[in-house]
Amino acid sequence: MGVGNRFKKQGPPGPLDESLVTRKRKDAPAAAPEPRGKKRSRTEIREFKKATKVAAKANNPNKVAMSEHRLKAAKPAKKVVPAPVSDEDMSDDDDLETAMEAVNVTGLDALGSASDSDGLDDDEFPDSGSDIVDSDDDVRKTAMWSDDEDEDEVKEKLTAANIVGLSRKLDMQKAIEDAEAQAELEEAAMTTNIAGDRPKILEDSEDEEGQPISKLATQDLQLLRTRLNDTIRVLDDFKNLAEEGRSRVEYRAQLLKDICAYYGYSEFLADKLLNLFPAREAFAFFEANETPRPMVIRTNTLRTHRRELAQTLINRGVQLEPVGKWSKVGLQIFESQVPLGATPEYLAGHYILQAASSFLPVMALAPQENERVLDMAAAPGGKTTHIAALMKNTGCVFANDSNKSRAKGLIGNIHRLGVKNTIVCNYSALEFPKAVGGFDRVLLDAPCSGTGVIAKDASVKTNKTELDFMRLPHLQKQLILAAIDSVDHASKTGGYIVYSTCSVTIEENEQVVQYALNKRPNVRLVETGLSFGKEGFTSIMGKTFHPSMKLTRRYYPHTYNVDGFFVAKFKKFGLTPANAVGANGAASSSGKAAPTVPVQEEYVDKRPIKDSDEEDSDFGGWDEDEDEVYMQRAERAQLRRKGKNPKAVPPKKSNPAGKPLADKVEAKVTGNSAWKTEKADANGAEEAAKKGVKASGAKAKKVDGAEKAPGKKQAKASGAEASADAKKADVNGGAELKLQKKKSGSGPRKAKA
Ligand SMILES: C[S@@+](CC[C@H](N)C(=O)[O-])C[C@H]1O[C@@H](n2cnc3c(N)ncnc32)[C@H](O)[C@@H]1O
Repeated sequence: MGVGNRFKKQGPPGPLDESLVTRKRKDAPAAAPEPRGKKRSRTEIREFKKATKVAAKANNPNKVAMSEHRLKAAKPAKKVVPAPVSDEDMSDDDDLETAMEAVNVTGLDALGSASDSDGLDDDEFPDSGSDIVDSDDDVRKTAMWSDDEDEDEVKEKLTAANIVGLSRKLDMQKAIEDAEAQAELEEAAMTTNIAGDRPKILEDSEDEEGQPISKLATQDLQLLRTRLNDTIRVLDDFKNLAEEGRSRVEYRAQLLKDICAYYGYSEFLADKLLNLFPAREAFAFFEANETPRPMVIRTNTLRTHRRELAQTLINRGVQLEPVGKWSKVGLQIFESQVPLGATPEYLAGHYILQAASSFLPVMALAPQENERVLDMAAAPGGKTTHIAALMKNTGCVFANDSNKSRAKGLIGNIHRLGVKNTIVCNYSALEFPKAVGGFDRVLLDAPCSGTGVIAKDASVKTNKTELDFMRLPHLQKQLILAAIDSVDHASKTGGYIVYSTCSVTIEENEQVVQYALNKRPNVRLVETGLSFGKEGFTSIMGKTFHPSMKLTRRYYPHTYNVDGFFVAKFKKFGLTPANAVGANGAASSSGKAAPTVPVQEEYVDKRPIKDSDEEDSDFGGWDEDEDEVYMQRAERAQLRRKGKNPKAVPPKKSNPAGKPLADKVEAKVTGNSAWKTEKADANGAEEAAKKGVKASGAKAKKVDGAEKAPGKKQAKASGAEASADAKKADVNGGAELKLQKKKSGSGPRKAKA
């Protein structure tokens, strides 16, 4: 684990799109190769000295020699773009910084997309209709350069300055890290065995299960690591390296114990994770969990463009580059002189801090403009806001989370990022599609054990028990059926469900997907459309899954330098059979009776698993007395607006005590003037259903996602404003959703759509 690890490259393909850079500079003179005997820059010398010092500290002459050798051998930066900037110019950190400061990202070809049309695409250039972004690109570009400068020339120089400087720095860091790693390996090999010998790993004593255990003190981390290496070497070449009479099982048992001791996992979890990979790969996985993933931000294309954002941040002293060709909105951060969660751009919602792997489920979902999309477990909203951005704030997103306090954070992000097409709900997702259904697409980013994000949360190493791996998959299975049932199979543009977790276990991924395939014959797996990722397992540890499971995608920290993740995409092509497991309210979004298709019955406990922190909070709840005051105030305000004196008009009779408030709080989704406003009254549920708002037995609980504004009873849901005096509902591109207040025991008030 080293400082440099923070700066490791982000996933495939490589972040710098050299082809783009070279293509863009096709008019530039051919670059001369870097001279062989090139004088080392001050930075390089400094880095070399650092490496030498580190090695010397470890009192290891080999390491010093290794570092020197590695540095000599270090090739000129692979990504370095020969540029009209001299070595001298870029030979110092100060110079690099100056260049970074000077850089204008409008000219940073590398920050463009891979598209042929000037590296730009819709993603990067939102509609000119956006209220904040000045989409006149030409105007923007010209404004950035002084009139007397040749724009191309300046672009050229500054582009090169940024890239060369960054690349050089990265390559130096990599060279040093490689040198250290290699020296460490060699040191380890020297300490124990000469390569090729049969290492003595297993001892004769046995543990309570009859497995041989070594007497090696587990506190001796260096020796433990050496033995880990040796055991893996033996397992790789068992025939030649195993001791006589020893079985693979014995070596594996030793490996498991050493992994637990070295990395601090419970034996239960280490065993589960070890089973996923061959021994050497498992070692790489455990090792990768010890280092943080690169910091990544996602450009909010509702507010800005990636190139513009990059330039602003570079000007603030942030070193960054595009996350990779696979994303047009991600920026990987290498170093920052400012806290990225507090820049003016952050506060203005130009970006969100988001792990690269979290882009993937949304990319797989591929929401389209004007669709109705459900994000079933949405808080804190990284994916919801991405969905809204891809939809360019059109259509309607229902962002649901069962955890009230987390849902508040979701509302905060939605507001900050300028999302205006989203309604926040606070249900258990198991209540869908009864609450609302008939969606074009549904994302289920399921609650999970987090075995893919151990680098972020090391407590996962020890706090997950067997019970968790029964409870979580149980919940995930129920949720995935609810997700499928909430989709309109007849959707003209969609009919898709994406299931994702930030876990790598089979129980939470392939087994859940297989369960869905078994219980819902009306869905099949389809390509995720993601350009990288390992195939899901079709068989592992004696379990076999449907061959189409290979269409699902797995992501690991050690393979792509992203958080561990799983993504599966389903297409729904028919109605859910009425007698299918948990098919309550699932039959049809169009109100037609579902054909009876026999499906194997299985008892599914539909009782929601309670979140421990799900105590009643004021999230979206109603307080009738308080409401009454606000309602009256709103009425007075309305009268004043009409030019009437509120005092001259007799006050309306307030609701008799005990009677449920008949007032209808209506949620108006603002920001999309194109939406029709059509009224759906109390009897209009059926009509609303026809319009796409699923109303069958709808018990829409706080579909408003209402947020109480202090001093004003105003329900807001991401640009959706439910105001008591507005008395209008305009939800779902045409269907008006009236939320009728109704008492429901001690729980939050429910509303009927
Ligand atoms: C992996 S997180 C979601 C992250 C979110 N999609 C994002 O990108 O920011 C899982 C979420 O599921 C929520 N959750 C847990 N059980 C749920 C349930 N039964 N219904 C709805 N949400 C649930 C948790 O509160 C948590 O916020």
